[in-house]
Amino acid sequence: MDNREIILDVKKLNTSFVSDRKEVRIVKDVSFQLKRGTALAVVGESGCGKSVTMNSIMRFTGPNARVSAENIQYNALKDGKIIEHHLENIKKPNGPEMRALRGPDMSMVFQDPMSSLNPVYKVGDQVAEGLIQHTGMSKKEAKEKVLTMFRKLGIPDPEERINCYPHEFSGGMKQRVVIAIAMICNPELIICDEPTTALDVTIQAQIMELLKGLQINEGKSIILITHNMGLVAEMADEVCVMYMGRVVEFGTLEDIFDHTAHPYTQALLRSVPVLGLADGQKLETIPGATPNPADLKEGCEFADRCPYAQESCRKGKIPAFEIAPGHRVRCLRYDTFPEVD
Ligand SMILES: Nc1ncnc2c1ncn2[C@@H]1O[C@H](COP(=O)(O)OP(=O)(O)OP(=O)(O)O)[C@@H](O)[C@H]1O
Repeated sequence: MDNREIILDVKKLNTSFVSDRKEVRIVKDVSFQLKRGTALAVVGESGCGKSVTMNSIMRFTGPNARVSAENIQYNALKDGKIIEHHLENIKKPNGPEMRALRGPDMSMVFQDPMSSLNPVYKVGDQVAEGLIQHTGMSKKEAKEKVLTMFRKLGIPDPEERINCYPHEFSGGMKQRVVIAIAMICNPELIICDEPTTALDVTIQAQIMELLKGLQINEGKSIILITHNMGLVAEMADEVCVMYMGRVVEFGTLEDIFDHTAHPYTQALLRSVPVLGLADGQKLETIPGATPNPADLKEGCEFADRCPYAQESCRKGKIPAFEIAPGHRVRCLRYDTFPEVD
C-alpha cells in the first residue's frame, strides 16, 4: 500500500513517563496504519494506553513524557499531491511545525467538551479562532464559515447560538461545538478520544452519526478511542486492540468480531454487551487484574489472566503473527504463522 492509501503510519511508538526519578513505560512498540478515508477504533481496558498513544502522535503529552518512534508518518493529500510529514522528527511539541498541522491537517476531539471550551469566550469566537489563526481570514469571513459549520453540524439557530457562552449549551450541543472547532480548518484526520462518553445514549448516537457522515461523505479519516463495542461495530472499518500499552490484535471489523484470535480480545468481547452481535450472550468478567505498569515482567502481559498461558508465554518478547492478510495477533498460539514484528 502506498502513501496515497495510508494517511497515518506509526511504527514502534514508545512513550514513558518519568516521575519520582522512575521511568514507567506506558506505550510499547505500538505500530499501526490508518487507511485514508476509513475509521479505526482503538479499544482496550481503562489505562491500557489508548489516550497516551494518540496524545503522543499529536504531541499533547506533558513535560514528563518521553516519546520516541521509528516512524510517525502523516501523509497529507493536498491538491492531488502527497506531502509526507515525519512527526517523530519534530522536536518541539508546541513549535510552529506541530501547530501548523494541528487544525488544518489533524485534529482531536476529547471526551469532556468543557475541557476543550473556554467558559469565558463566546462559542462562535472559539470556533473562528483556529480559522483566523491558520488562514488569516477576516473576522467577517470567519463568522460566515462558522455559521455554515454550525448548520452542517445541526446546531439550531446558528446566528443566535454563535454569540452564546458554553454554559448556555447542553452537553450534546457543547460536543458539537468541539467538533466544529476540530473541523473548521477542514482537517483530513480526526482523532476522537471517547467523544460521547459524557453524553446520554440518544445524543451519543447523533454525534456518532455525524462523525460517520464526515467519513463517508467527505472522506475524512477517523480514529475513535472507545470502550463501547456497539459503537465499534457501527463505526469502525478496522480495530486495534490494546493491552498494557501494546497492540495485541489488529484487523478488520470482521477479523476482530468474527475471527477473534487473541485471548484478551475474546475475553473483552465476552465482557461487554454488543447489540445485535450476541444473541443470548452471557456477560463475563475478565479474571484477575491489570498488572501495574511500573512492575512488569517479561513475556506476555496477559499471561497471568490467560486460560491458554504456557511457560513460553512468560519469556522474552512476544512477537505479532499475521494469521490472515492484515490480521495481526501478538500471541504464541499463532506462532506457526509469519512473524510480522
Ligand atoms: N502525564 C502522565 N504521567 C504519568 N502517567 C501517566 C500520564 N498520563 C497518563 N499516564 C498513565 O498512563 C496509563 C495509560 O493512560 P491512558 O489515559 O492512555 O489510558 P486509556 O487506555 O486511554 O484509559 P481510559 O480508557 O480510562 O481513558 C495510565 O496508567 C495513566 O496513569
